[in-house]
Amino acid sequence: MSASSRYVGLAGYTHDRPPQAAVLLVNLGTPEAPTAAALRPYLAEFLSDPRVIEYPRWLWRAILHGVILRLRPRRSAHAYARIWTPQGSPLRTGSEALAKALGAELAQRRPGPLRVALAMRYGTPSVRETVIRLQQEGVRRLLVLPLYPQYSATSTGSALDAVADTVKALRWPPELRVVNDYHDHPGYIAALAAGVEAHWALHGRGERLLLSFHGIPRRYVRAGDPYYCQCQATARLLTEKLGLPRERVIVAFQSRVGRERWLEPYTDATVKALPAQGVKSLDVLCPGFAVDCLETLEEIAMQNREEFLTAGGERFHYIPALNDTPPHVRALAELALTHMQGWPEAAPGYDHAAAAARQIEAKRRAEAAGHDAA
Ligand SMILES: C=CC1=C(C)c2cc3[nH]c(cc4nc(cc5[nH]c(cc1n2)c(C)c5CCC(=O)O)C(CCC(=O)O)=C4C)c(C)c3C=C
Ligand SMILES: [Fe+2]
Ligand SMILES: [Fe+2]
Repeated sequence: MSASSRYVGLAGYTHDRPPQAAVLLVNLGTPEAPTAAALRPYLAEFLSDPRVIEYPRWLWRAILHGVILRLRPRRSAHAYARIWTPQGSPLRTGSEALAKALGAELAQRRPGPLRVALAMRYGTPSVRETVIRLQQEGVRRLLVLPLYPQYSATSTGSALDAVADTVKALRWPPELRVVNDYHDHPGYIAALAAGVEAHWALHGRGERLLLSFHGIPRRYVRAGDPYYCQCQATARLLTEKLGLPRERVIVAFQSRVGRERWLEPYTDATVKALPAQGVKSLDVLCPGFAVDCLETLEEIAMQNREEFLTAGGERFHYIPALNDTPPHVRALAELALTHMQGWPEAAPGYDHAAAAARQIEAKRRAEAAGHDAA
């Protein structure tokens, strides 16, 4: 049987594999190396995404290729070089560790039929290659879980675009479900609180807790993006969970790119202004980043730290992202299982061996009847 050129499909595979469900974690993606040569294709893909940059296409193409891709790769490569490890980019290794830990957690709760895969929105492994591989391995039900607790069209929306584009190319797409956001999930809030409390137990408390979220242009929020509200809700729930008075907690937005107004207050300006207001000791948490990356390790823990100390601050502590810590893994497992309710593979007590045996029997009968794989 020859494959169609238009749609991706695999003849006969449903007979050969026991049915499976999978959780597809999607993170942003990261360059292959901390070099300008590796940054250029990464930034070109990222910044050509119409979900990320909502400008007229012709105008943006001119700015992107005329200015940004000439200057930014070298600057960004320098920043990446400061956080790169022998194993590679922290975003990649952290996301892989999280996927592995979630796989182990789900395997313990539902032995057999649940798998976890990781894809990147930009760069590799792409959403497309990962979904096709899962399908080839027998996955018929797919839960898409973008690693962005707060929904934004620029992050979550774009990850869903990549899934939709992939599904469009499949002859027989898997059954799909999607986690839109988990900004108020009790397990996520509890995991954040546990991380802060563990940090305090080791290092003591700062005078303020700064919650820094990745920024987006204000224009997008005005147009209906719920991101700002979800960040504020996460901050409020975390503040309550920690039992902190509101005045102790500051919400700010980091990583602005370009000249237009983004969500305010800006993290860097806030950090620089605090010492003059009498705040000399600061804890910073970035609740919107599931794993540590350039934006937390370099921008916050290096750049903003230096800025705070230069401005007269005395103690600056960055509290790590949730990464593959057990409370985070448990929260994501609960989130995933809630979203997979009704799928037989996710039901407690599902008998994977029996399902596989049924599959083999179906294949035997199909072959005996002479209608296997046409
Ligand atoms: C220019 C527009 C950008 C928007 C809008 C934006 C939103 C956004 N980003 C994240 C998460 C991450 N962004 C990261 C890096 C990064 N972000 C932008 C630009 C926008 N992001 C750029 C150009 C870069 C690359 C680095 C640089 O050149 O500065 C990362 C880290 C990636 C890594 O490799 O470590 C993450 C994570 C979210 C959640 C978001 C909207 C809510
Ligand atoms: Fe970003
Ligand atoms: Fe940045």
